[in-house]
Amino acid sequence: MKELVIATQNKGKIAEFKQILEKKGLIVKSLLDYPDIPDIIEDGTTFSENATKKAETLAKYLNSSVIADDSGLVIDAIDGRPGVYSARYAGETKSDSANIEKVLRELVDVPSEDRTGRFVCVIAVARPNEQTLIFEGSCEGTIATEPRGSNGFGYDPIFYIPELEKTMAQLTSEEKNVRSHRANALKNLFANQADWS
Ligand SMILES: O=c1nc[nH]c2c1ncn2[C@H]1C[C@H](O)[C@@H](COP(=O)(O)OP(=O)(O)OP(=O)(O)O)O1
Ligand SMILES: [Mg+2]
Repeated sequence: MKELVIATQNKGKIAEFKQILEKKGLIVKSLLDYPDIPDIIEDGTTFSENATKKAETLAKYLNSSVIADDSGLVIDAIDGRPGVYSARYAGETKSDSANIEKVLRELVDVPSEDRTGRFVCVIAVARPNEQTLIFEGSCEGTIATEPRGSNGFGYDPIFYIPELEKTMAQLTSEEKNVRSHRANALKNLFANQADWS
């Protein structure tokens, strides 16, 4: 079985990468398996810059192929915020509940027809001495007025999928993994990287 290291410490992402990639015969490791690696500062202004930095930093450290995911919630009514600042939107503690509360406060007067947005995921594939490859996926939805559901992680409880009449946090992991921005970015990766499909 081929091992794949993902440059993430996010347990929600790790679970989803494992659910999807282990079906492809890959053993998934993450930064949680390499505790002595210093934190990678995400100072980019785009998801692609941050994903590239995370992947290239770890690929250099391990001298092996690495992927990274930089992702977030992009809300139209507040100029695309939180975007690349999704993780720390409400502060350095990276609290999902505080991030959700801050978004809901900002949207308090926004009517339902204007609460459109999307999750975006950019996956970077870094291999030593090779060009880093970028694959993007997104998932359209609207922002609920209150959190619902306890599955998933991050902003899932307020990300509403109209055609399912559920938030992302009300979906099973199987239902999420066929439509999420992360699943769509991986689909683009597999479509372009024959040796991983
Ligand atoms: O499927 C998702 N469902 C809900 N929320 C999500 C999802 N995907 C990303 N998000 C949110 C969580 C976090 O607030 C931010 C990611 O920030 P991001 O820097 O990419 O990840 P992170 O700092 O948690 O871990 P790491 O950088 O080690 O991958 O966007
Ligand atoms: Mg991060």
